[in-house]
Amino acid sequence: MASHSLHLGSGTNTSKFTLTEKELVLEQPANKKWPLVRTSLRNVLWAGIDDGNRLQISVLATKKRKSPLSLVHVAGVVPDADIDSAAAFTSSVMHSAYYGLTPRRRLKVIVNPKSGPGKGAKHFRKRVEPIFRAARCHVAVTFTSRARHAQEIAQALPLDDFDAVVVLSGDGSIYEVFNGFAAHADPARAFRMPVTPVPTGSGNGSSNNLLGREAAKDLAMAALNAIKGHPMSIDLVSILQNGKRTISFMTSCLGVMANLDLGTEHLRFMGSQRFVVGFLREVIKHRSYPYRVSIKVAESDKYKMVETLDAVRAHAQAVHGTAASPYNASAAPTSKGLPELKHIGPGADVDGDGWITFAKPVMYVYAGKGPFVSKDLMQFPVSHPDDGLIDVVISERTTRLAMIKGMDGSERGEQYWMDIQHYFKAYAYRVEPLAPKGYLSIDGEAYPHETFEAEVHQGLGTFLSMYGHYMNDFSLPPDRK
Ligand SMILES: Nc1ncnc2c1ncn2[C@@H]1O[C@H](COP(=O)(O)OP(=O)(O)OP(=O)(O)O)[C@@H](O)[C@H]1O
Repeated sequence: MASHSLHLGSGTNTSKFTLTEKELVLEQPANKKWPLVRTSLRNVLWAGIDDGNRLQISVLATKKRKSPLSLVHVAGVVPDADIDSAAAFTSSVMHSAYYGLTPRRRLKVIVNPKSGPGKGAKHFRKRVEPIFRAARCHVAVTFTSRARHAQEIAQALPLDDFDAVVVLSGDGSIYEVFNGFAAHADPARAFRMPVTPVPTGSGNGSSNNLLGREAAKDLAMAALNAIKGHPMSIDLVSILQNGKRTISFMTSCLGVMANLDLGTEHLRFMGSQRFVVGFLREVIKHRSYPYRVSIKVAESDKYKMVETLDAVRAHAQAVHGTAASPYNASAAPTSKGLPELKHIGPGADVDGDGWITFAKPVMYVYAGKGPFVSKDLMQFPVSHPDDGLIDVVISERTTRLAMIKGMDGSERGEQYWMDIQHYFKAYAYRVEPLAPKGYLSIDGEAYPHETFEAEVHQGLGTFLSMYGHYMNDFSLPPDRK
């Protein structure tokens, strides 16, 4: 029987626990630090009775609305007379807190101790692991000891043993995990294993996309997503270069934006500030870069892309975590191996129907899935997780002053409206560098600065999300609403 309140003790020190439709309220007058906790059911990690009579409740909660989530434990011996009511109450709490989810997830945790400012291991031990333990998750952790280690782990991952892969890193290690899945004995099934980032790198674009810019500052929110997020299908992108096929989940860039990523590796200790320093260096150099870019275009009207944003998200949110979600609707994968390439590869005709070509010196070419590429740059404000399209931006050269001004508001995606930014939604694209020197960065990895092709695979990969869509605010300018 559902039970919605529990009183333990007597007199002024009576502890009262109340379960409402949306919240768990813990009133403990004797608890000096947390006499009153009111937290959303999403933040409830565990409630139960251990050893026959020990009440255990663990939640994440804040004292002030904007402060980071703290881990709060309630523990105490339940008198014999109250054990049945305590058991009924905790079971109601667990039922409500994990509605549509399975508690005690089995998590494969990969920690890159070298990512960003190098605090991944410390953050795991101090902030993340205690939350997983409080939620009674089964945690199998590996600290990566070298580049490509995350890829090896993903490639050999026993898929039946885990419910999700948690990656404490920046975006580079997530790239490795998806490429490990591509090389797995059963890639189609491997790609349905949910991956979820905990941001300890420099850019952390994927965490910003899944949690939102503010929430991504709080490692507890990322840990909570690993426990409470539902699988969300995401598009992955095949990159073909010199006959080699790799998988990208996030961005490809050339020109200024590649220089400020790959050209600032030595400034890793600065965290995300390294990208600002890199950008200022590019402003001083003020160069343009020649490419031939061919795009199989699905949409090129910036206003239309923004107009559909809210409706697409509302639908995604409504079906997220239900049988109708794209993740469940596609059911178990039927084909083994990677999807066939339809638009690129030998015999592809980039001058054919639906393709456009752009060939002149530009400031940068940037293609990506997910709005944020770092916390300070919302490069693709109208990106959707699984629309089957990649957003491609070609930015023409502009004055130094306009480059600096373009930085202002970039965390809100305001550069999107600049006339020099040509924005496309694409099924596939191809870039041919017309000058030998330069950088090509794919998900932050250095690739040869040579011709490559890219094609999107709708819903191939899986993230965990508590929302069903990316978490960025973006809308039409006031004069067009
Ligand atoms: N123990 C290690 N020693 C050296 N390099 C490692 C180790 N473990 C992982 N790596 C490499 O570190 C690289 C960068 O990691 P990651 O992307 O996680 O951090 P980041 O580059 O700081 O963040 P972001 O991608 O968000 O900018 C990865 O490509 C991975 O191969």
